[in-house]
Amino acid sequence: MNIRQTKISGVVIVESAVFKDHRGAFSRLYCEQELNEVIGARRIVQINHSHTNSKGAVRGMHFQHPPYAEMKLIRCLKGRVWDVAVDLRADSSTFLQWHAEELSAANHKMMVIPEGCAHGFQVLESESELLYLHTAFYQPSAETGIRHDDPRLAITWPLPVADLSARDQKHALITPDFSGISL
Ligand SMILES: Cc1cn([C@H]2C[C@H](O)[C@@H](COP(=O)(O)OP(=O)(O)O[C@H]3O[C@H](C)C(=O)[C@H](O)[C@H]3O)O2)c(=O)[nH]c1=O
Repeated sequence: MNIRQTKISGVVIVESAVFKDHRGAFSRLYCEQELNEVIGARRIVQINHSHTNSKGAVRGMHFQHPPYAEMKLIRCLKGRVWDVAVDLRADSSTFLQWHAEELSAANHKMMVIPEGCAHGFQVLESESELLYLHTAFYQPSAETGIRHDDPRLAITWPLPVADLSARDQKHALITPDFSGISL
């Protein structure tokens, strides 16, 4: 598994070797040993799966506040998505910056999003499916979100945005005095 850094510390792209033959393809999705430099002493405690129907749909931008802050490892199992991480860490040199990566069933890439970053994605092909590996349990009281279209972030979305949940439509805009998340 090849680990590629991004401009945001802790946001990395894991590229897995894909073994293809006449039957199809095989690739490793997760390996505690190969990802030790990324995962450290964290444990995967919850694995989620989403299926999104419509091209252009956006889910996010979500994160959990400490002490339930989590690392997420995101892999596309079907279709293609524009996966986005936003740095909300108070002490980060890339505070409020974002990184996006195209994840697809075909490219086998996984995006790792560390604690203190928000996560969201846009579906680039209908009927896309994502797998999420989490290092903290879902804690509704600690989970919140920021707007996918917050002008302070200016996230680029490849397609016209569609199909937002009622909750994702109502996230608050980042205020000028927002100093970030302290982990
Ligand atoms: C995360 C989670 C959610 N839920 C329930 C809560 C809602 O009733 C329902 C859907 O949750 P939500 O609308 O928050 O799901 P998405 O908007 O698809 O959020 C997902 O996509 C964005 C991009 C993410 O980063 C989140 O981690 C991921 O949950 O599942 C659970 O029961 N357990 C869970 O672990």
